[in-house]
Amino acid sequence: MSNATLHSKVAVGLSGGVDSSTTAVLLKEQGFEVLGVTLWLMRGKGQCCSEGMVDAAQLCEKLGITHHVVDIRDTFESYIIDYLVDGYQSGTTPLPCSQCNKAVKFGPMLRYAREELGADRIATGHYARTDYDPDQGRYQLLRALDRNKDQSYFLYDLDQDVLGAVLFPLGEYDKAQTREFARKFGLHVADKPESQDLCLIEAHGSMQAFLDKYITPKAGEIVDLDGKVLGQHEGIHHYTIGQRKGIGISAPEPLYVVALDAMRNRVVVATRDRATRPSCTVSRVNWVSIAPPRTPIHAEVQIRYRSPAVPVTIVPLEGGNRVKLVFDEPQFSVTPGQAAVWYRGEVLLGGGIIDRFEDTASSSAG
Ligand SMILES: Nc1ncnc2c1ncn2[C@@H]1O[C@H](COP(=O)(O)OP(=O)(O)OP(=O)(O)O)[C@@H](O)[C@H]1O
Repeated sequence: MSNATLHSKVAVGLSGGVDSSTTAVLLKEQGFEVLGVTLWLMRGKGQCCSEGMVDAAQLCEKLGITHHVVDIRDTFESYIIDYLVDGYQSGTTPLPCSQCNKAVKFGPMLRYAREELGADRIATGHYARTDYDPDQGRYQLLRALDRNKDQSYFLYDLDQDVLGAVLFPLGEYDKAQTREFARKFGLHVADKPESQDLCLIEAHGSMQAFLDKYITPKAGEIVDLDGKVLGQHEGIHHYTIGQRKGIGISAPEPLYVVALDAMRNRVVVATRDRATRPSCTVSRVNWVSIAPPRTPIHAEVQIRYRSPAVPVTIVPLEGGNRVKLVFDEPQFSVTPGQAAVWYRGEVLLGGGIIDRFEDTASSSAG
């Protein structure tokens, strides 16, 4: 760490968990003037809501730092709740986290840090790393050293302004080391259980329980690729592409959800061999570590948070922020609404939202 960064101000996003608490302690140890900021995201009780705020306040008291709570519930509601409800109703499976990071967490937090706290840096407990590439003149986003905890996938939509201002101290550590630090510093949250990947699930019990509050179930048909009716469903928002369990149809071979047809209120199922896709298009693309290419490039893509990165050719489409992904091998469970994020080695090049897939099995695209 250079002397220039000593004593500079950093606003640390505190959710009350072990990761963000340890982040605050580590930065304080490194000589930063640390300020705690908790974004009040959701109404109700729970770790993501009021309980998290109490844990964060306790930490700030222990560290002798100020704690600032920013009531951002309306922003969360309009960017995330509405986004999810609209997405599920139109037959996609939206990923809320990257949208939340961009529009609800990092953007507003950096603005608040600069304008209200006079801090030019923010930090979070995400497992990811950043770097500056002088050749490209861009900040890069890199995978965390702990590949198992790596959260860069959720951060692909951050812009250069944010990437230049953010610190991810945990990107260099694994989770066991983080807990060890937390214990060493005597943090009461050191052994707090891992939170769910999706905070809404934590708050509502399941995605279905959350959606049922907002979407009136509308029964419809479950069909095969030829349109033959195999059964009934109680609302397409209860299904996601790639799903096998809970379809409720007995067949000689396991059936998977391969498309959600919102127009006809149908769930389309097929056997696994007919559920792979050779390509898809991606919109709202954000190029992170490199400038938007003009010609196709080869990279590795992740089409879900927990899927492996697979080889792909990325073909820029007209208009700048859309691409076509042509997989080296057809992929299973390509899901409109989820993020596709492409990497070269540990460097995250860019990402966007899957909007359509090309169908190997039938002529209807998703
Ligand atoms: N409500 C919030 N207010 C401020 N910062 C937040 C909030 N929620 C999350 N963050 C920041 O984003 C990081 C990653 O959030 P995520 O929801 O993935 O939690 P996590 O990995 O369980 O972290 P933690 O253990 O700190 O809760 C957190 O470590 C924290 O720095």
